[in-house]
Amino acid sequence: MGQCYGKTIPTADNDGTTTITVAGGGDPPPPTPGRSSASNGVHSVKNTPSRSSATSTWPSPYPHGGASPLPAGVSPSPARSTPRRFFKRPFPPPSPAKHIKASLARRFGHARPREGPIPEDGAAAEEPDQSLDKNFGYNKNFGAKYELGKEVGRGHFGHTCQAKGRKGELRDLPLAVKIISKAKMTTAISIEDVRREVKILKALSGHKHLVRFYDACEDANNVYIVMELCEGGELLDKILSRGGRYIEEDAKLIVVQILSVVAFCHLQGVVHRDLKPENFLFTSRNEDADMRLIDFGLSDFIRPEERLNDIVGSAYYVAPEVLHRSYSLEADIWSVGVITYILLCGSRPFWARTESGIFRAVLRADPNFDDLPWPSVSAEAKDFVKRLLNKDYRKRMTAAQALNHPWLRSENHHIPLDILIYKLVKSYLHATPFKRAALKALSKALTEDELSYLRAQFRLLEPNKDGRISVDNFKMALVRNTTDAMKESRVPDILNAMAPLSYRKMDFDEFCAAAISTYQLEALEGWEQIASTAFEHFEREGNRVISVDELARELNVGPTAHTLLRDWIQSSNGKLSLLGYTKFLHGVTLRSSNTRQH
Ligand SMILES: Nc1ncnc2c1ncn2[C@@H]1O[C@H](COP(=O)(O)OP(=O)(O)OP(=O)(O)O)[C@@H](O)[C@H]1O
Ligand SMILES: [Ca+2]
Ligand SMILES: [Ca+2]
Repeated sequence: MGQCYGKTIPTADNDGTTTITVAGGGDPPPPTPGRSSASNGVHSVKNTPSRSSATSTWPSPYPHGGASPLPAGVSPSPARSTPRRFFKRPFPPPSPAKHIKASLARRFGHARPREGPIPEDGAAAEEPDQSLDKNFGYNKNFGAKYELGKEVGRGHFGHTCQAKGRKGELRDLPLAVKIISKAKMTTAISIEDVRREVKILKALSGHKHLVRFYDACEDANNVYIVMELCEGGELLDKILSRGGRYIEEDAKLIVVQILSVVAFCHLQGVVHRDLKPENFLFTSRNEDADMRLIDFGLSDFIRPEERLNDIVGSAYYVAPEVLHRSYSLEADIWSVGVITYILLCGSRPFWARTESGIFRAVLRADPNFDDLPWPSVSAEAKDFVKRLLNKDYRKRMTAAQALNHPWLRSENHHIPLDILIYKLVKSYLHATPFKRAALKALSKALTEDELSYLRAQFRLLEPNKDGRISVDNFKMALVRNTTDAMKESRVPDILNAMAPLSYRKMDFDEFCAAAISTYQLEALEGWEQIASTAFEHFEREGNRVISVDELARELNVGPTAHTLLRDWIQSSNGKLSLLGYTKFLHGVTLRSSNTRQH
């Protein structure tokens, strides 16, 4: 690696990496012009030579199914056979996958297509525009303030060099500077992407496990992101240097750090979208060095109720719902699940030779927990990973919940405030009295594990002397955690929808009923037991005679659902049966044509 200079550098595509065509099945894509790299409907996947050589020798455990599992718009690459996996091989090389950008989103001149159908052909990518304003408003005196040293890393969009401050507070401090070439910013979107990367990094800087941001500069050729230098290398290299995997106790220390920074990002309404071992760096070479999350190049602000639809990320780590183009914060949690799986066993949970094969595995295959070393891994660790790699994002744990999971629970780390609590309490406040009674019964059947998380969250809301909370407690808890990012992602908007709590207070018992997710509980091994215990409570305290019509109204479904609902009511007494109770808690998902017309 050479010396860094503050001038235009060769593009990543000229640095000896190969680009594989993964969608469209046609010719390879043209060189990617910038960070919004996918063009012409092709998602580009870069494969660095040093990391690619062994990939082809790594067979996949997932024989191809028949029909393509890929969502519309994600065309498979030419199929290749992927024979059985060998488990005893060393950990394979790093993800060759780079960013799988939905090129379609790009062509409209904005970064995120929020609504409307997504065109599926690959034509009409955004043309480079000579009149683009590449002025960011950052400091222009980079050379006077910093002295660049040798290159320490290189990515798809920029290269990173060591640097030293020449004056002021940063004088002689070891720094890292990510240099992003303006020549590669060929579209308004790619410029916006850089602006957002800086904005997010700046807003979130300060968390213990997030790389510290110092400055952003620019000149005619480049944008320079000045940050703390992490001298300990990437988590990926550490995994490799440890022979491919971590012992459980060490893995826990890594996963706690990852979850703590992810929980922080999520509370701020920022989804990282590129969590992988390459994007966690150690601050030093010391064995007990802390990790920092870097590379917010694909990150975005997300409002509490919003779903994103651009396909972004790295193939091995991408969540199923991202491939289905409707996702939120839970997509990051899936990636943490993939990282944890790798840490514990040294293999990737979803592997194939081709990117389409990986996507198929992500969408359909269950990760292997039978082969070595899994029999010697603790039951808690396995349960933990399974609860992150649930294909149904509603059933996945949040980062705050994961930190409270028995595998990780300890006195040593703090449980952060969970925005999921806000979302669930909001829904509870708008639910019908019958639904609330059903949830109250459910909350009576919770296990100690679930209660421990709820107690931690209730404590963070700092209940009043009478042990109760009101909307002000929710407000103050957000205020205590607020950064500029939260304003941008409009997280506090959720408080408006909690207005019913302005007029009354909630005790811990009611909070439990309000803050539980039936979906998450259904994913537990003990769900049937929980449901039947809850039903006993419901029979005593909430179950009442209900007609099919009334039940349909409760569920906001139309007459076509009546036949279905009839089976939920006991003929003996006209009340909900156990089946009806669990179904009612879950809510019915019927096609829109079945929903009641107002
Ligand atoms: N603060 C830092 N300290 C030390 N090295 C760093 C730092 N930031 C980045 N690097 C190195 O530079 C590499 C590229 O940085 P980064 O991942 O931000 O770039 P990118 O172009 O967005 O990459 P990608 O292709 O993964 O999107 C990192 O993988 C890492 O090795
Ligand atoms: Ca990176
Ligand atoms: Ca990046």
